[in-house]
Amino acid sequence: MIVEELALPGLFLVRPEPHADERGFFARTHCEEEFAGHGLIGRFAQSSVSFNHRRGTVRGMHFSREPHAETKLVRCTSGAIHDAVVDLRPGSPTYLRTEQVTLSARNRHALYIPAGLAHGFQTLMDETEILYMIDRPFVAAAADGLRWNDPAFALSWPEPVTVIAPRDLAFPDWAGR
Ligand SMILES: Cc1cn([C@H]2C[C@H](O)[C@@H](COP(=O)(O)OP(=O)(O)O[C@H]3O[C@@H](C)C(=O)[C@@H](O)[C@H]3O)O2)c(=O)[nH]c1=O
Repeated sequence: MIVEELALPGLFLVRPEPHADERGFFARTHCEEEFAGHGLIGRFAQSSVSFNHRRGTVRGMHFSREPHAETKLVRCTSGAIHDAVVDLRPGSPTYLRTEQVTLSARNRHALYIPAGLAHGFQTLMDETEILYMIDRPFVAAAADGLRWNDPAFALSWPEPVTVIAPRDLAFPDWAGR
């Protein structure tokens, strides 16, 4: 695996290194020991899948409030997504800065998202599926979010938004929170 830190501290892109032969290839996608070597959490309490019928679907931008802030490893197992994060860690040198990457079944990249970042994505293909590994149990009362088009953030979305949950549309402006 190639584990590469991106522009936000603690945010990592994880790329498998295939061992190829005539059958296809084998590649590690996650390794507790190797993650620990990069200072990352490598043990996850739960996995979840997100299936999306339509291209252009937006989910997010979600985060969990302390003491339930989640660290997530996100990969796309079918189709493709434009994935986005916002740094909400007070005191971070990149506070309120964003990062966006493409994750696809084809590139097999995963994004390691540390606690304190908001996360969301837009599907780039129909029938897109996401696999999450999350370091702790989900606590609904701690779940919160930012609006996908909040003017406080320069998030760009490559497609017209076709489907979005009412809850995600209703997150208030970040300014004043
Ligand atoms: C996130 C989550 C939801 N649920 C339940 C709550 C609800 O009834 C149903 C659907 O939840 P949501 O509408 O929040 O699902 P969704 O909008 O897909 O939420 C996800 O969005 C992306 C952007 C993330 O980063 C994820 O961590 C998660 O927040 O599933 C769980 O049981 N466990 C979980 O971990």
